[in-house]
Amino acid sequence: MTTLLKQPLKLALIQLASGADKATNLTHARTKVLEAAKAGASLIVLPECFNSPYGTQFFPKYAETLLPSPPTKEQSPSYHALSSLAAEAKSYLVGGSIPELEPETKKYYNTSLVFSPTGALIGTHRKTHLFDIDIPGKITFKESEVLFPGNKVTILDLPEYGKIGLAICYDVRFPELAMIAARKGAFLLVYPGAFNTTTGPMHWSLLGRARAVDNQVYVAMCSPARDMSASYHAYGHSFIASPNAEVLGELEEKEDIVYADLTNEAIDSARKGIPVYTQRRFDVYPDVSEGKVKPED
Ligand SMILES: NC(=O)CCC(=O)C(=O)O
Repeated sequence: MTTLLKQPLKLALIQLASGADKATNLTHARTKVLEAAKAGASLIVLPECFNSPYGTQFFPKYAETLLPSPPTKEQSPSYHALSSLAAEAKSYLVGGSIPELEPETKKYYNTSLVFSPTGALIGTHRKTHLFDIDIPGKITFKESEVLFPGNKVTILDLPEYGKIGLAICYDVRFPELAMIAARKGAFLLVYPGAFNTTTGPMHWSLLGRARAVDNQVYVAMCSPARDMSASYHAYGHSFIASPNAEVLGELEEKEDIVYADLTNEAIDSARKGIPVYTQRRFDVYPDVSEGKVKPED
């Protein structure tokens, strides 16, 4: 039996309703994270740009400085709020993402911060694939007008549980990141995301379930709640997929929390039933996880 997940884990995804006021968003996130912790979640996930509106026009205004680490409270109120909150909740906390300003290069990134149950920063991921799309008459979006991409595959170790892969939203369209994390032993792939009402119905569930079935691991897709008064209409529909790509729980558009109990048995049983893990033909094609990848922090 492969042990990827050392003990059962309750996962919570918070489909947060955020507005324009960062301080209010942080206070509101605290309420919802504590609610999830009270319900027994030991890994809690917030959505992409959880404390600001999502849009290129907003990134510079809401950006925080994270380096050198740890930042001061003035440099990054979100870093300190998330760290205290993880400690208060006594849970691992994937702090969705925030716009980051790198002070030396003056470059902006879309960055996720992950904290341990003691409030220690255990990892960061800068969105690796920027959301640049153009579907005429529907949606044109160009993150690269403002943001720079991150340059690494992010795999984090939660010592009591095992490894998770972390990426952000549009990153889910690139199966290599998921494959590398899974082949390096992740039991779960986490994607804070903010799909929209055009691409959400087409691909949100399909992509999350595809990453699950490709890799026979759990997948978590965590969106903001939909706000029709905002300039960007998030799809919502946060969900958790099993290693067999079944949807274990899915939300609608409004603010809510979805939970699932993750077990190693579910991964093991998916892999025993359909043993693609032992049937791959690395004599025919290369194993991308053995290629040249930048290591985790
Ligand atoms: N925030 C994002 O990266 C959005 C990605 C998205 O909507 C997509 O279709 O991909």
